[in-house]
Amino acid sequence: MTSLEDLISTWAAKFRTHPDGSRLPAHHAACLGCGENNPHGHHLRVHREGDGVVARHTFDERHVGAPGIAHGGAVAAVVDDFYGFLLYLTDGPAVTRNLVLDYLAPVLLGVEYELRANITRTEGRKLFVEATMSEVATSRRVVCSTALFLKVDVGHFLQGEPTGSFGQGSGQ
Ligand SMILES: CCCCCCCCCCCCCCCC(=O)SCCNC(=O)CCNC(=O)[C@H](O)C(C)(C)COP(=O)(O)OP(=O)(O)OC[C@H]1O[C@@H](n2cnc3c(N)ncnc32)[C@H](O)[C@@H]1OP(=O)(O)O
Repeated sequence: MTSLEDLISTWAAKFRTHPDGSRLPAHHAACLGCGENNPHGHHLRVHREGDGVVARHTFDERHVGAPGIAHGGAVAAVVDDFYGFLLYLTDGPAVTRNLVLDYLAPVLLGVEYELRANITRTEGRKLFVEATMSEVATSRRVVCSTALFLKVDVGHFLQGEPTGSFGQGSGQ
């Protein structure tokens, strides 16, 4: 298993210039939102678009709340992780301090949605961000969100103990 220290150095290398249109790297291979090796994960694939990020995503039976409808917590997990890709357009890591979602309409299983997010302003350590999720076929907006991320130093990530499949794979 890769050590946490190795992972942190891998993460640090991801904070580089990412050309407009390029796919952004996963946070790590086991990440619930974007890790390729997490069987329970959402496997988000996120691209830079200008000063923002964009992704397409379809929820499935693993994320069911009411029949045929995605669980609100699963939707929040995707939005939260999606915001985590905006960090690659900044100079270093930050974590979610505050996350607000307006569920405008049910998010349906098996339906493709487009997510978009951008940074609205920065104040010292604070990154204020916003996101939307809309049905691809109809452009109908189903979620809008704001969040506050706070920049942290590497020590923040040394508070946890890596377990299980954490660290397997590159997460690139
Ligand atoms: C090189 C290594 C690379 C590693 C690269 C890793 C990649 C990274 C990706 C990981 C994957 C991403 C996935 C998605 C993102 C997650 O899911 S992150 C996980 C969920 N979030 C967490 O676990 C964070 C838990 N919370 C904490 O650890 C601490 O609260 C924090 C966030 C570190 C902040 O602690 P703190 O520094 O003590 O904060 P505090 O002094 O209370 O507040 C700081 C400022 O914010 C203000 N503030 C606080 N709350 C609010 C609010 N709600 N509204 C307005 N202002 C507020 C305060 O008033 C204060 O303002 P100032 O007085 O400074 O002006």
